[in-house]
Amino acid sequence: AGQDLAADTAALLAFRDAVGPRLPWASSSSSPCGWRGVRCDAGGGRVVALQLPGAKLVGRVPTGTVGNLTALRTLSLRSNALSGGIPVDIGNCGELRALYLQGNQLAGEVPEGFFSLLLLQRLDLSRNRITGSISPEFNKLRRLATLYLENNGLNGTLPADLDLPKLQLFNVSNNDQLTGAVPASLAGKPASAFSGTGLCGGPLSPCTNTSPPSPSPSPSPPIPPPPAASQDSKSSKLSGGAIAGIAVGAAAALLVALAVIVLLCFKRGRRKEGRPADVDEDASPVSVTVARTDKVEVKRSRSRPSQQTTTASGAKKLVFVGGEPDVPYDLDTLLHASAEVLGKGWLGTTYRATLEGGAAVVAVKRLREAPIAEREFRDSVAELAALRHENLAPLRAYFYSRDEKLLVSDFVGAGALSSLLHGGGGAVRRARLGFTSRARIALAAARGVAFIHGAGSSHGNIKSSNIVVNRTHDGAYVTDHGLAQLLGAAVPLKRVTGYRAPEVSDLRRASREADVYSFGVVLLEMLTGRPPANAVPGFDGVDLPQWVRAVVHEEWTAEVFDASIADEAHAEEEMMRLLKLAVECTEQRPERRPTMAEVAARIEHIVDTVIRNADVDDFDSVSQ
Ligand SMILES: Nc1ncnc2c1ncn2[C@@H]1O[C@H](COP(=O)(O)OP(=O)(O)OP(=O)(O)O)[C@@H](O)[C@H]1O
Repeated sequence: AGQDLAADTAALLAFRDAVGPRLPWASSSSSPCGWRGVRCDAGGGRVVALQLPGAKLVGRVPTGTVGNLTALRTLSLRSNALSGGIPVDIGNCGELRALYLQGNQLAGEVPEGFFSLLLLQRLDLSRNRITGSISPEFNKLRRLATLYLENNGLNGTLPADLDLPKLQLFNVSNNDQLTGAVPASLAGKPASAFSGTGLCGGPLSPCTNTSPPSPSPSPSPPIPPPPAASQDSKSSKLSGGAIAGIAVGAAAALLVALAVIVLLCFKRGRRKEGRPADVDEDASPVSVTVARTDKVEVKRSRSRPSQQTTTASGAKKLVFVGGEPDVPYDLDTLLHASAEVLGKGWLGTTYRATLEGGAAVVAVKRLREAPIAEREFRDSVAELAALRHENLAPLRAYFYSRDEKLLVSDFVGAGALSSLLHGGGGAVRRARLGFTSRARIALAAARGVAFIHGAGSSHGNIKSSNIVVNRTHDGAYVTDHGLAQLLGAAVPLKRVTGYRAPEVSDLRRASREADVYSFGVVLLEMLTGRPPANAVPGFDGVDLPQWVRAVVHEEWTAEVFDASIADEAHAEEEMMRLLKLAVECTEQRPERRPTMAEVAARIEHIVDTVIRNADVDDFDSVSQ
């Protein structure tokens, strides 16, 4: 074994000389087992893992380097600047279980030797410049569970008889020269796994030509349209530059009057003048009749915070909870405000409304129809409004009528966490959120939820679209707490997404433990950059807790991180800690999950450490 370790050491040093001149490996030390990124077996006899993500490796990996580390089980060189081909002698590493080379500039074809890696379970070659076709030899890799080949220059057809019995995660998207039919064994994979290719069939549109596709380059069929968003999901049609607005023409007719309020979409910032402004062509007009059967008070309410929801004449009015705002407004002002749709969820639709005269910018949530008595509604809202915390969006007012229920909160922050992570949030663009930002946002949200729990309530609907990130991307506000319980009966359970804890069968009774589970899913989402199942239209999502657990079990944990934080070497240890916490939060058994207070305390510790380490050079400071 001594001889083998010496050979491993020599191979590592040759590797360093070729591509990693900055690697802090001391050639003088007799054993490489303590070197950064190097792990040996228990007896210290052989090198079993080489993990150097984002380690500024540059250039071609020559043969006689990693190819000589014949006891390697894990090799991760992802997120570097490696170029040239995949070393042809990689096939010597017959013990390899996990191979991560994504995010480099590796070119050329997958070498033949690859197909002797019979124990390989995880293979990620995505985001390189790999060419050639996908060989039928892949069928030899019977244990392969992950095969990521997206964003390369692969061409030709997929082998029709491709059949990998263990395959769970697969992606060949954005290889625009791939043509032909999706093999039968992959027909159940999501369409997104094949987008940006010329493939057809399976989850894509059917192939028009049933004859075997010709290997010569042919014009690619158009990219299939993304799956249609369900009616209640956030529609991207409402986003882009299109701005919707609420405007109301209250028209009282005869006697006990019926007031008709029309909500129309119009361009953001465009001031209403006398009548609803012109409808922008790209903003779908929404015309909603509010409170047909209720009289609407359009004069400013002078009532102090009260439980009066009607005026002397019996008309409905806006009720402020916790005191009137500095510049008071009434329902009329609210409904005449220029507004844009922020999103549409299963609890209702939320608008951002800028009140005339700049009195305030508020978020107005039109709740979905739910059979709820006024008294119950009023009492619940008063309870929700009483919860004030710097990490909760403050609820200011409500409107209740039989047909229409509105909740008004201060408009806060720079956009939902979901939009910053995945895009698709209208004016809110996907943002570059580093790990420190993510950890701080998580901390703020955890504190908000812990506060709700401390007050004896639960949130009931924790997800990344209900966490609004502040403008400096280092804090957050939790929104929509308690609404799931308020409206839960009206929502079919199957509509609730991958955030729901397994034991929750009645949304009105979502427990604190269930909140912790949902929060854990949000943490996983922040760390992996992946939305959970059914959470974001256009993304298929995965069962995040299940996926991450499989990953942790197989000891390739570092590979789950979102590409945009994975390179932050100085924070890897803290990322691992946050991941571990997320996994604990998503325990199947509720009693095994930590409390929200503990979650907040542990994230606080992670944030402190990562901030302390951030000052130090991100590469040389990594502790092993
Ligand atoms: N007070 C607020 N300030 C700023 N943005 C807010 C506020 N309240 C909600 N939002 C944002 O408005 C968007 C739409 O919210 P909404 O709650 O209607 O939809 P959702 O969260 O997708 O679904 P659900 O109805 O299940 O909560 C969200 O992205 C949310 O971040």
